Amino acid sequence: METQESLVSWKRIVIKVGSALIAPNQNGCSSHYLLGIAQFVVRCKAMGIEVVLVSSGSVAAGAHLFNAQEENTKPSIAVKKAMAAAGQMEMMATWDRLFDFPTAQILVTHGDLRDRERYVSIKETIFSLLENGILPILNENDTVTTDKLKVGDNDNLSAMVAAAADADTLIICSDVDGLYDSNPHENPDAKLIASVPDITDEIFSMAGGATSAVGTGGMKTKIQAAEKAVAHGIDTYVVNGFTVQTFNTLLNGKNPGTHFSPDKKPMNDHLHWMTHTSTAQGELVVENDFNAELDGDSEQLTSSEIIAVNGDFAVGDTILVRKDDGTRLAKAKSNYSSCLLSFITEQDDQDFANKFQDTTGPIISDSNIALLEDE
Ligand SMILES: Nc1ncnc2c1ncn2[C@@H]1O[C@H](COP(=O)(O)OP(=O)(O)O)[C@@H](O)[C@H]1O
Ligand SMILES: N[C@@H](CCC(=O)OP(=O)(O)O)C(=O)O
Repeated sequence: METQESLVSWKRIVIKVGSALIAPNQNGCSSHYLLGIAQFVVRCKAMGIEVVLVSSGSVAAGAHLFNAQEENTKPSIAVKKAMAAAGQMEMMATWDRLFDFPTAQILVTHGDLRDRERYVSIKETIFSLLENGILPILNENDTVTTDKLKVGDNDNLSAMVAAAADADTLIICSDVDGLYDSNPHENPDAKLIASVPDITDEIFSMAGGATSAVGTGGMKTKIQAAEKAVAHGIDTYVVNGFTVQTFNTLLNGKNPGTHFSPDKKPMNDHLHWMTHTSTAQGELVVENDFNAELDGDSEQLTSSEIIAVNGDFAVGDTILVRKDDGTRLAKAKSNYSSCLLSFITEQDDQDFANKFQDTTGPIISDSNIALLEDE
């Protein structure tokens, strides 16, 4: 492919496409809006920019295959999963037809992303596809998810993917021009917010849920996604995917919607994963006057300082370290199972507990801790 001159400095971008763009008429997957997005992908690639797609819409694309009764009433979870399974095929076939280079499907759950080994495997697959000129297209694996396993919305998923792919830019294509100071579908006087330098509570308070028949999460999950992405140093845009003008503006180096500025001091990949992708499987509760330095000295944490071990976690799981009063101190990888930690913290003989720890090693390690003191 001939390389074209670029007005943007992007090296690798993630484009998230919302359900309303995939199945605008709720009559199967339509290429109507996807064509403009595909042309944008092609132009980016021609400029030497690597692209990863996160495509919603499997449920919306598959809904028409179910009988009218299912379509008009709120479908059960089992039927929604079946819609996703069928719609995913239609959606991927549509995307694939729009490109003259190969595409690849990656279906993930939060259960995959929060497991470090599987996360690294997903990351390696994305890089390998990009190196070979293949377009990775991701979605949540809706058919196998449960409440415990799912991310639940593709905005947050796209931010996790952008971090995994080490992207510099995340573009969330939706059915509105960007973030407004209130939902524009409910308030005709709502004003577009062009730039968000900091994601504050006030910004969150502007965002409501989805109002369309097919969207999940609305603007709320887009702000959550932006919060995750900017913490990784990723420029984030929420834009209107209905119009090709959006993509021309972006390629001219301008902002057609809402731009969220990346943090000036982004987290490194591992800390970001622990803070924004991994979920704590349990917690260690320490005294309120606990004042040991967890930063750089976390390996000194002893069982005598732990007053409770909550939850059921295994060696290698992420845990939350918090004070008794609820103050969240850190997320960390536990080198002990909850069972073993409970056993040593319950020992009256402190010498035994200390000796045990001397032989078994630190409870948490400096290389696997993310401090939460700024939250
Ligand atoms: N402050 C806001 N600004 C813009 N849109 C908002 C706001 N609050 C709620 N929304 C809703 O968020 C919707 C976009 O999210 P969603 O329906 O989940 O779409 P998508 O499928 O693109 O993820 C808008 O159509 C709108 O109804
Ligand atoms: N994984 C779901 C999409 C969930 C979702 O977040 O939808 P959307 O709000 O349209 O981005 C699907 O493929 O239908």
